[in-house]
Amino acid sequence: MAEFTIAVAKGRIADHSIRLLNTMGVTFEQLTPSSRKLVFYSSDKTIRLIFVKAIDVPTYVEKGAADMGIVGKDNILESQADVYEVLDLKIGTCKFAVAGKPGQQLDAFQSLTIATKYPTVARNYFSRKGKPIEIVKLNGSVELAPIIGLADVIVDIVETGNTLKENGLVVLEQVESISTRLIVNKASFALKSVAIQSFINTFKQSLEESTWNA
Ligand SMILES: Nc1ncnc2c1ncn2[C@@H]1O[C@H](COP(=O)(O)OP(=O)(O)OP(=O)(O)O)[C@@H](O)[C@H]1O
Ligand SMILES: O=P(O)(O)OC[C@H]1O[C@H](OP(=O)(O)OP(=O)(O)O)[C@H](O)[C@@H]1O
Repeated sequence: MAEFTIAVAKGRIADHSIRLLNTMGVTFEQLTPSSRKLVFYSSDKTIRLIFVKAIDVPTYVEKGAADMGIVGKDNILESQADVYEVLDLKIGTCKFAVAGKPGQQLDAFQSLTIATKYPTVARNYFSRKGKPIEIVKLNGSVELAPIIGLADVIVDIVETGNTLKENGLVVLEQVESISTRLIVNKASFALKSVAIQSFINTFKQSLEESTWNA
């Protein structure tokens, strides 16, 4: 029986997350790039790994279905999950930004209509600024919204800036930096403290060593 379960976000950061686990000596024999399996056990059977849609990872960890999770800060903020965030893995780096047409003045709008995949992040950001907004929740291709007239601006992830550029949009305001984090369920942190603390320490040491060797 595995000592603990770790939920890893599928998608962009999955391969890099697994490579980091490999670097710290944790390997999963049946894990191949083309596999559709969602549950794996480490070679020494101490760790169960589950692949979860990125936005669901904080929920799995908060509810205790997974003891730990590897997921982007964007999804931690959006889910508002009550979990411990214990390590910054320094991968999947990007940022949240408000973007729109060049020269757009946000102050010129009485109320802004904002298209986003991240309604909670957008609401929190504009509420801190005391700005009334209306949210249009989208699930992708968010950059289309200001072009088509569905929204005034977007709140979205910017990494290289290519998607904005190719669609004639620019960053109007930076909201927050994002990277991949290791999160832990609060009860597991207390109940499985030896196994989890040892995992965190080994992970931390392996990250530090790979930074020094880079
Ligand atoms: N250019 C980027 N766009 C989106 N996420 C990025 C980018 N660069 C790094 N990331 C990080 O990678 C994580 C996973 O991104 P990915 O696109 O695989 O998930 P997702 O947005 O949930 O995908 P989808 O909703 O399309 O299934 C994000 O949560 C974010 O932390
Ligand atoms: O700054 P860039 O490097 O261009 O990356 C940013 C883009 O990548 C993400 O979209 P994704 O590719 O996940 O597609 P989506 O439209 O389905 O969300 C994000 O929502 C931006 O659109």
